[in-house]
Amino acid sequence: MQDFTEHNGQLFAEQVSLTELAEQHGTPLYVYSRAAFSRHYQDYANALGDHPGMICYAVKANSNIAVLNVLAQLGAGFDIVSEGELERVLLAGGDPARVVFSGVGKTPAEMRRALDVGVHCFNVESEAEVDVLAAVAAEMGKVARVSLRVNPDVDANTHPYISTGLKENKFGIDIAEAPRVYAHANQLAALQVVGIDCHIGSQLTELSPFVDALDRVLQLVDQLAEQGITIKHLDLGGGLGVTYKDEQPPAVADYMQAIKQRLGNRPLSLIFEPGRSIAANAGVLLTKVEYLKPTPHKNFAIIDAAMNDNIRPSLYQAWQDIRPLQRREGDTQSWDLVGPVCETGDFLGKERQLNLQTGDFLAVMSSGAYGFTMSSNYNSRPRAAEVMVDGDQASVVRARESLASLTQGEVLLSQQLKPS
Ligand SMILES: Cc1ncc(COP(=O)(O)O)c(C=O)c1O
Ligand SMILES: N[C@@H](CCCC[NH3+])C(=O)O
Repeated sequence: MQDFTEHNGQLFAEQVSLTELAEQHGTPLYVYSRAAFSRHYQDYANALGDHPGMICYAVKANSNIAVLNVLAQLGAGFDIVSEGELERVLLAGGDPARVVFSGVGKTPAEMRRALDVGVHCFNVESEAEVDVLAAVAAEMGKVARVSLRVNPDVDANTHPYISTGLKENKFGIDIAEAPRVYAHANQLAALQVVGIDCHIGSQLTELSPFVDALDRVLQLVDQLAEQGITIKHLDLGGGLGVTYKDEQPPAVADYMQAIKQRLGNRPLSLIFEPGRSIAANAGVLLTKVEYLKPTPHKNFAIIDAAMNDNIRPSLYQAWQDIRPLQRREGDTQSWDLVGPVCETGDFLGKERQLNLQTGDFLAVMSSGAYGFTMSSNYNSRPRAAEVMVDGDQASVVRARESLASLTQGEVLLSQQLKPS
């Protein structure tokens, strides 16, 4: 977390005081570090080195256009799961030829747009999708490059909601079925089989599930070769974990090294789809203490950020560090940090030792991934603003939503029902 550091008891994003940002732009406020995004991407690019392949940042982790633009300028590719994400990548100056299109439910309209702009590859997740994509491509007179996303039935040892590579998960094609589906895809003129895709889950903190999955994928590569189908690339998905508290995920270089080593002499290029490991520790969420509410059972600090701003604690019992922007001397107490939303599950942290006063600013650390992108307007709350810091400069990269924008497009039905 070297980009969000404390000097004289004050928290900074690079060289900018977070208290000043909170005062200037209001809270809740997402703050990103350009240096952190760049360094985390560069770690992957350097680890891949001159091995042929691409680092396709998973847009779902943080899809702010300025963030995508920083990565596009560094030469990143992108992993998208919707037409909306594709449009963001294009607006950010991303190269469509470096885009892979994942997701279990691509619509024909989304396929058409992706074929129009010329994405690198579709990661196809079911046999039914193989046929729909072939029909769409044929209708357009195009050939779609495809990988099949295989489900290797490997336990990623992560939270059940973010585990994706088990038989009971909706993702991918059972690896035992894959040879048959590949044979089918391979004889369709509108498809060109180019790769195998595999993503087993998110926030993995061990190498072994990645390696186990890769071993199964490599067996499939060899089996397909016997069937006369040549695989050019492996897309090994994302999933490398980060440190939120005391987790010790493998370093990117070690992870990549372990993978390269297992390829043997197979001439396979490599695609990776990291999201969290690039974005999480490149952002924080700033919030203000609105009310202190000590009770005989618990002390509640009611803050102005809520589950609609960051749903991870409510949804996955995720733990993110919460730190004061300005440290104060004196005794700490245990506080539950809860938002204003009318849900018991609306909390950002529980039982945190802090010395708090009303009006204090706090930072929810490690909020750069799956923070803003999973935020909502629940309780008709406008979504937070986003700011990007670059050295001693800070720019608003998304304005706070206005109350007016929350009702735009809605229709007052009673007017239509009025008797004339
Ligand atoms: C297909 C796919 N690729 C990439 C990612 C990014 O994963 P992570 O943010 O864990 O790196 C995900 C999310 O888990 C995903 O579903
Ligand atoms: N949203 C999840 C990760 C989901 C990964 C998407 N496949 C999280 O915050 O941990």
